[in-house]
Amino acid sequence: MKYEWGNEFRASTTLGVGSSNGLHPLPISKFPQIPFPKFLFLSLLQFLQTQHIHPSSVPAILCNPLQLVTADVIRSLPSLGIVATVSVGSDHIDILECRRGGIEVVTLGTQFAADVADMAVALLVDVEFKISAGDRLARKWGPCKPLSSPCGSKVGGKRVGIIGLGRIGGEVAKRLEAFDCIIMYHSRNKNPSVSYTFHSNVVDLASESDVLVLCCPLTEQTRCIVNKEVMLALGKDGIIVNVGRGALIDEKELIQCLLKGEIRGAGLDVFENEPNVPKELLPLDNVVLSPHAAALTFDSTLDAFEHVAKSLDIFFSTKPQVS
Ligand SMILES: O=CC(=O)O
Repeated sequence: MKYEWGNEFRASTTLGVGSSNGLHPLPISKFPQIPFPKFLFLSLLQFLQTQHIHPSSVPAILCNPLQLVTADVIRSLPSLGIVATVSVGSDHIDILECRRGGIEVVTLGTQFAADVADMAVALLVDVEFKISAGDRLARKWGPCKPLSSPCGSKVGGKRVGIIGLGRIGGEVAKRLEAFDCIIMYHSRNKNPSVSYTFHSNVVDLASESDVLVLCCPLTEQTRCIVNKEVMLALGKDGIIVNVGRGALIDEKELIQCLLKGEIRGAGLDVFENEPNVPKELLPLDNVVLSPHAAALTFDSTLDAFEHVAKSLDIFFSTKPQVS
């Protein structure tokens, strides 16, 4: 089956792969020029309604991390056989319910790891050098407007604690080694193939670190893995960078710690209730905000869609025809 990228595809990231006749994926033509889909914040079931598609004719869901594939959604689609997500994370999908129903779940592999790691480093450099804050100042600068530039801090030599030393965390470590940072990490298990110091306890990691970078998946075990105790252990000179999921941090406590100067700054690509960014963060110059964009480079997005398209091809080519 041929997949091209386009409006229908982006729409179908909400719809999932619906089909006009119940079997074939929507045609997908010319991906990327379109902005994020206008359907994005409709739920899958609402979207099906707006398109007059009967839930029983949906064999596959193609989604992104902002689209919740809950147990209710899964149970409402009796022909569902595969959920493919254009993301590394699968916390938006009820995996147990998929398992129960024998539904295949496809996530991305390494497609976004390098980009997400680049973004983590970019956020750290931005917070330390106050690039975004300086940009806002520079736009108002001029001979009659002497503005004092914000004074930045070095990245080099910082002690960086990485939470989650998987593919993304490993890439972050490699990059920050080149900045002469001292790398430490916390993971479910110690990784015998790296020489970075392992901390089995996140509070200990935070108390030894100048910067915490969150790269782990969101699970029941990692929800709020960075809580108030961890932030206080990181201390008033500490910086937090989050390229994982918003709910890895206790967001309310993060805001309080930033407002009270209990940590020095944050670079955030993800938020607890996307697309809502807490309004308290907006005026803060020591915080750099990014709209869950780490995994949205043009090149990797194409690779990612190729990857899910292949899985869908295999699914549709082996699926028995139903009428
Ligand atoms: O957030 C992005 C991803 O999980 O790939």
